[in-house]
Amino acid sequence: MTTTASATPAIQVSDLHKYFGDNEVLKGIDFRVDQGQVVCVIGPSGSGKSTLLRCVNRLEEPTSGRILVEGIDITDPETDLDAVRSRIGMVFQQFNLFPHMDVLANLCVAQRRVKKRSRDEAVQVARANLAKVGLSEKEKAYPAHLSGGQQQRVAIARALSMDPDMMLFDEPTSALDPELVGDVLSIMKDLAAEGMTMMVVTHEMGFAREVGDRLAFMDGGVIVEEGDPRQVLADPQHDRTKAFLSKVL
Ligand SMILES: Nc1ncnc2c1ncn2[C@@H]1O[C@H](COP(=O)(O)OP(=O)(O)OP(=O)(O)O)[C@@H](O)[C@H]1O
Repeated sequence: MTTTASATPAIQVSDLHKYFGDNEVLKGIDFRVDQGQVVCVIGPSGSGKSTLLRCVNRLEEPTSGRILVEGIDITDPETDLDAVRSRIGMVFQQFNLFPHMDVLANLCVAQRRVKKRSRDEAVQVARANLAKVGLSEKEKAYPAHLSGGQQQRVAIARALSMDPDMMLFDEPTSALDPELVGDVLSIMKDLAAEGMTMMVVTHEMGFAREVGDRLAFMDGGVIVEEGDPRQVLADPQHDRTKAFLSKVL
């Protein structure tokens, strides 16, 4: 976690609109994540949080607006999206591990295909990242034999094995039993302490308060309020933020 802003933001979103059919899900979003920052996004179900995050690595195509990732315009059709995506690690609510591969293979496959690493090199990187998430002894296990918390830790290790410049987390603990949430959050906290740039869609207000550099509250496809997480959570300025927080805190 750092408060130092770099000249080129990691992520810069300007006037972003996204429609699904007639449904305008993002209504002119301006949003920024500086290098080394942890920015948390909270808000009610259906407010557009996941869609915003998914637009940032172009899992969704914006309808209009501009998104720069490390200064590169990913809304420009000329941009090599794969090259930009390879700098972004993504962690989903449902882990998205390959069920027919063991843990080590899960961590190696994209390294081999995208990074063109040799098998030995990929295994070495995978093992270092498995150690980081405390799962070295599980390299031969299949996802179905791991707890949800362990699967999510493997998913984080897999993303880290691609040496990303930044990590996007889409409700990474929402599918976990409560007793497993802390393990995943503590790994995310360690990553933040190492200076990883992170955008985190979450319902974990404690994490946002403790680890976040900024907090954005979304409702109805707009960012209603944004600021220091401790300040927003303790003293929200907008009625919609107050109403939401009164239900979840
Ligand atoms: N692929 C899609 N096709 C059509 N509508 C979609 C699609 N993805 C999302 N939506 C709609 O967009 C709106 C915003 O969804 P989104 O998942 O971004 O919200 P969210 O704030 O992340 O909600 P949650 O906290 O429940 O995940 C919802 O009305 C949802 O139904």
